Amino acid sequence: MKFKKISIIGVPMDLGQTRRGVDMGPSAIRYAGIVERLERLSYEIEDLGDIEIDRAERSDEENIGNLRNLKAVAEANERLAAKVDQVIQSGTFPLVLGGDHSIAIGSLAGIGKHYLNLGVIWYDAHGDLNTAETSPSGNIHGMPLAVSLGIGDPRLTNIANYTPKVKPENIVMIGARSLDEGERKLIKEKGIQVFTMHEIDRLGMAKVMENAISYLQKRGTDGVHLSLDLDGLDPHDAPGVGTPVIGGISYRESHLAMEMLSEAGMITSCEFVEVNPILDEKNKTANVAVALMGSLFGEKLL
Ligand SMILES: NC(=[NH2+])NCCC[C@H](N)C(=O)O
Ligand SMILES: [Mn+2]
Ligand SMILES: [Mn+2]
Repeated sequence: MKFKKISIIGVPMDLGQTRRGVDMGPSAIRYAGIVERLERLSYEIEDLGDIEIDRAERSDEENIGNLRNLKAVAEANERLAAKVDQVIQSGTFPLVLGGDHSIAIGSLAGIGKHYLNLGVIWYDAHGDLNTAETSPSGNIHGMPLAVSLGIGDPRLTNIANYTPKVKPENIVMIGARSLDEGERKLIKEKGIQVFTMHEIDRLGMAKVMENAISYLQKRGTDGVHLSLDLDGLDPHDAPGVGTPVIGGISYRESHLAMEMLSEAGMITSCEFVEVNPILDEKNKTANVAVALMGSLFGEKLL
């Protein structure tokens, strides 16, 4: 890792979906010891606290078309984008803690303008490639990857005043096993590189990560953002998530993935999202998130 300093940004966002409690994700991850864990790896850690979420906006009038809480989600993401932008400008590594996955809109908006050819690894059971038209739920946490490609409502795609934030050919999805019809269509149309659970079963995680890493290297990326949704893991290992899908990536496979990304030295920003302490078992999912961050930032077994 070329960074010496990591800046932590909490985003207590729960308006991108309907399960209560995911707003407590940043607290749960801090309580699980993220600062101490990374300090042990001799990084300088700066905790910037939490982005403000406008709770008063939570009302039915805020559901614009099929976009739940659009205004509050857009505003919080503008604030997050500005904060992430600042962190990158100061030369430190942005580590964003969610909150539901709608916050990836703001993270990528803050990151995208700093790279000519940004790569994105989307570690998730889902595609998060819906639009208001294709979404079965109206939940914006199912849309951030589409939004970052410039597809969707302009109030979301134009956050930080530019679009798109990332090119489809620079995205690698890992762990997908629950894709909606419109998402499948978009993946094919845009030629997005996806390693579904089928490829993970068939090739093993080591080979999948080798392929994912060399794919992004061949694309000539000058930075890679890791967007890790804890529901990418199997619910047995990460039960504290709002939209669990059985048959996921194991704890061990996830560690291997993080270790391989660490060795590749390619990750330049990341977010860990969808930790919901209310749905969790004794903070297990937050602890898993912190353990994975340990591996991502260079912890070794020996
Ligand atoms: N970030 C997430 N957990 N997304 C789940 C999305 C589920 C479903 N595809 C939807 O659009 O509602
Ligand atoms: Mn998901
Ligand atoms: Mn997601």
